Amino acid sequence: MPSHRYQDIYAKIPVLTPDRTWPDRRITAAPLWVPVDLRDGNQALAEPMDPERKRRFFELMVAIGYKEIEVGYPSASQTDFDFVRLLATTDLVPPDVTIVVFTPARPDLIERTIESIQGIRGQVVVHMYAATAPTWRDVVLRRSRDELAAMIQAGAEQVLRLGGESVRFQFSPEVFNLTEPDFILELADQVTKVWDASPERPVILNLPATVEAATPNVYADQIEYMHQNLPRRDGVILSVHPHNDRGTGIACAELAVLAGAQRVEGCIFGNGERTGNVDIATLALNLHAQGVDPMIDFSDIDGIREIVEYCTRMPIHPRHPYVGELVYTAFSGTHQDAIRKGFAIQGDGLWEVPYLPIDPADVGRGYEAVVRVNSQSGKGGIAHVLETSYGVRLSAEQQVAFARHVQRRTDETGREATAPELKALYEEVYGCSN
Ligand SMILES: CC(=O)SCCNC(=O)CCNC(=O)[C@H](O)C(C)(C)COP(=O)(O)OP(=O)(O)OC[C@H]1O[C@@H](n2cnc3c(N)ncnc32)[C@H](O)[C@@H]1OP(=O)(O)O
Ligand SMILES: CC(C)C(=O)C(=O)O
Repeated sequence: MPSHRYQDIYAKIPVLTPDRTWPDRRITAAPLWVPVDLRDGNQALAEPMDPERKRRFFELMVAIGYKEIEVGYPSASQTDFDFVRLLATTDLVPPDVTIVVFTPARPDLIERTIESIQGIRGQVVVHMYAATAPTWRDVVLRRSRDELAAMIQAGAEQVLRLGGESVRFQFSPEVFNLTEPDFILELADQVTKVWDASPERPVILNLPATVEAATPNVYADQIEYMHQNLPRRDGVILSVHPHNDRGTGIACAELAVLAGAQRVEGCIFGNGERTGNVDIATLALNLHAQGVDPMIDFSDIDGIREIVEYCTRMPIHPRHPYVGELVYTAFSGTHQDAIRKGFAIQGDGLWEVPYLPIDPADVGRGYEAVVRVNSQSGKGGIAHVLETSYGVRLSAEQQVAFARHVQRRTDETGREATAPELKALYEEVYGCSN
C-alpha cells in the first residue's frame, strides 16, 4: 500500500491542546439535534428527493420531534427552492419548529436564498458556509486568508441586511477540522461581531468534520479548544457536523458533546456524502440506552425506516445499530442461552437482559426474532423458540436430545431452521403435535 502518500493531521495544521476536561465529563442531556437529511443527505443521493419525498421526510421529522430542521439548499435547484416556498406558504411548519436554509457565501445565491424564505412565519436560520481549510482555499477557491475573510464578512453582512428580524445566522467553516485554529477564531470573531451575537440572538457556529481526518480524541480537543477560546461565547451556539470517513462519526459527535458542543447536525440513519453524515438515530438511542431522554421519538423505528428507505431509495444494512433487521437477533447458542435466562427473570424494572443493549419493544420491535436457530445454536435457543412460538416445553433431557436432531438437520442443510421447521421436526421426533 502506498501509505507514504499520506500524512497525519499534525503535519497539516496546528492541533492545539485545550485545558482538557472532556475525558472526565458525562452526557446527561440530549444536545439539540438538527437533521440535514433534506440538504446534506439529499445532495449525496443519485436521485435527489422529489417534492413528494421531501414533504414526507419533512413531516416524519416533525412527527418524531425535531425542533430545528435544515430543509434544503434553495439556490441549488428549483425543487429545493419550491420546497422552501411550500413551507413558507402552508402551515406545514409547526410554531415550535425552526427551519434552516443553506447557502454558499456568494451574493447571487444568498439573494436567491433570502427570496425563498419570504413570508415564513417564525424564525429562520440562514446557514452560510465557506471552505476555510488550506487545501480548499488554495485549490478550490484560490483565495488567501484575507480574501476569504473579506468574502465571509460580506456574506454575513448581506444576510443581515436582507434577512430581517426573524432571521438568525449560522456559519460553517468547511473542513473545520483541517483549518488552522487561529483562522477559525478570527472568522468567528468577525461573524459574531457583524451579527452582534448575544444570548438573545445567538449565532450558530457549526464546526464540521466535513471529511474525517483524525481519531475522535483530536476532534474533541479541537472542539474544546474552540469552546474555551471563542469570542462572545455566550452569544454562540456551538454546533458540530461530523461525517464518517473513518467510521468514527458517532465517536466524534459524542466526544464533541463532552467537549462543549450544544448542537449536533446529522442524518437519521447516517445517509450523506461518501460514508455519510453522523447517524442521529444511533446517537439518540445511545443516550436512551444510558438512561438519558433522547428527545426524539424512535418508538416506531420500522415505520421511520420505511419512510427513510423510500425517500432515499437506499436500503438500511441488517447490522445497522438499533434499526437493522438483525440487531436484536442471536443465532449463537451461548448468546441465546443468556438471553433466555435474562428474559426469564426480567420484570418491569431496569433492563438487564444480556446481549440486548435495549429492550426491542422500546423501538416497536417484537421478541419473535430475538432467537433464531441454525447450526451455531444450542439447546437453550431451540427450546426458547418452541416455547415462545408454540408453548411447547421440553424437559431438560429432551432439550439435550432434541438439540442433537436439530444440529444434524441444520448441518445437513446449512440453513436456518425456522420455527415451523423446528415444530415439524419435533413432531417427527416425538410423534406428537404438542
Ligand atoms: C460540504 C458541503 O456539503 S457543501 C454543499 C455542497 N452541496 C452542493 O454542491 C449541492 C448544490 N450545489 C449546486 O447546485 C451548485 O454547485 C451551485 C448552484 C451551488 C453552484 O453552481 P455553479 O455556479 O454551477 O458552480 P459549481 O457547482 O461548479 O461550484 C463551484 C464554484 O463555487 C465556488 N464555491 C464553492 N464553495 C463556495 C462557498 N462556500 N462560497 C462561495 N463560493 C463557493 C467555487 O470556488 C467555484 O467557483 P469558480 O467556478 O469561480 O471556481
Ligand atoms: C456544514 C457543511 C458545510 C457541510 O455540509 C460539511 O462541511 O460537511
